[in-house]
Amino acid sequence: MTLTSCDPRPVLTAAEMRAAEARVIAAGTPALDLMERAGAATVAAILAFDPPSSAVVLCGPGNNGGDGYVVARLLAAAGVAVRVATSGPPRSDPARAAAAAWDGAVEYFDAEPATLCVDALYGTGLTRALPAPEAAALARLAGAARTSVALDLPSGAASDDGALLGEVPAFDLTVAFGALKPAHLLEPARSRCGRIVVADVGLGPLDTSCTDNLRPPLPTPAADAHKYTRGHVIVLGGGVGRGGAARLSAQAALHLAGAVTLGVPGAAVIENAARLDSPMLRRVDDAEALAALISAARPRALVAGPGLGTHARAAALIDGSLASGVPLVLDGDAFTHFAGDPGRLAKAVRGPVVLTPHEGEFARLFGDRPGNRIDRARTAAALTGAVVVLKAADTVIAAPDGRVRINTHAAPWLATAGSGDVLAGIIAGLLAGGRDSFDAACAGVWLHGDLGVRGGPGLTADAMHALLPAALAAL
Ligand SMILES: NC(=O)C1=CN([C@@H]2O[C@H](COP(=O)(O)OP(=O)(O)OC[C@H]3O[C@@H](n4cnc5c(N)ncnc54)[C@H](O)[C@@H]3O)[C@@H](O)[C@H]2O)[C@@H](O)CC1
Ligand SMILES: Nc1ncnc2c1ncn2[C@@H]1O[C@H](COP(=O)(O)OP(=O)(O)O)[C@@H](O)[C@H]1O
Ligand SMILES: [K+]
Repeated sequence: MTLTSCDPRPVLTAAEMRAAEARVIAAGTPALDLMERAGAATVAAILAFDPPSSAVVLCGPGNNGGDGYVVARLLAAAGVAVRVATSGPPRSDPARAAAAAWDGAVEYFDAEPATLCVDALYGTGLTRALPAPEAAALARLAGAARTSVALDLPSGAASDDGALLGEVPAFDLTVAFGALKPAHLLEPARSRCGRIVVADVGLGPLDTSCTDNLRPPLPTPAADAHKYTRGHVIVLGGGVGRGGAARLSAQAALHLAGAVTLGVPGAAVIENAARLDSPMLRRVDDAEALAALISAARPRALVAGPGLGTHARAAALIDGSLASGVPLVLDGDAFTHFAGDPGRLAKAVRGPVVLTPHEGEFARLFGDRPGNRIDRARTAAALTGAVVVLKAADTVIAAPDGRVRINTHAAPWLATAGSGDVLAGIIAGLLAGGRDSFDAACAGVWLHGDLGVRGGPGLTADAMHALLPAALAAL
């Protein structure tokens, strides 16, 4: 597959990177050529970002260090005063060859600072925290430089899960070789990368089952659309005084679907009638009332969970929603209903289902699972047959067939009460427009993130839905 600038970018684990590299080497490209390409791309990125007058390049023992020797040589050839610092000689053949081609001096980690600090200590091969003298030298030289650049990854960041194995400076620029790694998108490592440039080193076609999450296309209604062909969403709300969450979902869904009905218990009809204009309101006391409403309104998406409660009515409506086979977003209290029993949820899944748990809700439903956020979301999707949106600053969206998208288009202003209810409504609105569940979840997470970027400081969940028309118009 040929990637264009609009295609999602593959995200590869360290093992997948090694396999891709081994394939290219087996097909006849020497490892040193890959290193030369990585070095050349890095120097181009550095000169475009902030041309330095002097540079100190910290080189580690592996191929990341080898890349560093190439960068040192090419920067010097570009007229930069370059020094190399290392704690020992390179240990791999291509790194030894790269080091042999560097004809300048090699210092120890007590080197003087320079305008540019290049971190070529460790990349995907890092297995444990940096030795203390190396970590201290990196912190000192990166801190003193005008610009700090990490080759492939900030040294100390774990490639596959974005954990920090020790103190890691915040870099200005990270040049990722061949493909993004999870650490470029997952916190806390992502925040240490600065600007990220992906350098093509000629690895050929890459596995795209895990990619970053891209801006979706605008969901445009047909010219002859009417409100029901645009799709009808039913949001199930809870009891008196608990209706805010469902109203937030309903209002968000209405910016994407043609019609939205909020289904509430009899006691909460008056409260909700006083708070709603465009969304319709129906009394839904039990599973029979829900089945009747579904058969009359023929909705193309349901939302169950936000503010629904944990009593018998909530349980009946969650089970009834799943049994209907109508595309469904489950959030909030729905995870309490299935707490610790994902197998029961898996058995109940009939149609397209999107689960939108944050970490706490994920643990409530699936228990304590091993692996990073990508692994856990993927396992949960495979286990339940539902699309899983594991929410955070670095939301991971996983499909039952193993596809994963990692979203970084967001802002911390989204961390506000009710924000997740808005997300559930957006995804339901996109489902009602006819997207499949994975596509709706990915597009919904991107759009929701865009509301955080647009809304900025002081954003509240009830202000979010009003930002949707501008976010949609900009797609
Ligand atoms: N995969 C690819 O296609 C390419 C990879 N390249 C580079 O190769 C790198 C991976 O190279 P390597 O696999 O040699 O890995 P690294 O260079 O990241 O480090 C591996 C070496 O460091 C040692 N090590 C690991 N953690 C340590 C610690 N905490 N303290 C002390 N020593 C430690 C290991 O025993 C090994 O000797 C990538 O990050 C990238 O920079 C590039 O050369 C170009 C293409
Ligand atoms: N620091 C952050 N940066 C970006 N997005 C965030 C951050 N914190 C939370 N979010 C997003 O905000 C939403 C919060 O949802 P949730 O925790 O369910 O809130 P609530 O239950 O109050 O509705 C999620 O979509 C999450 O991805
Ligand atoms: K590095």
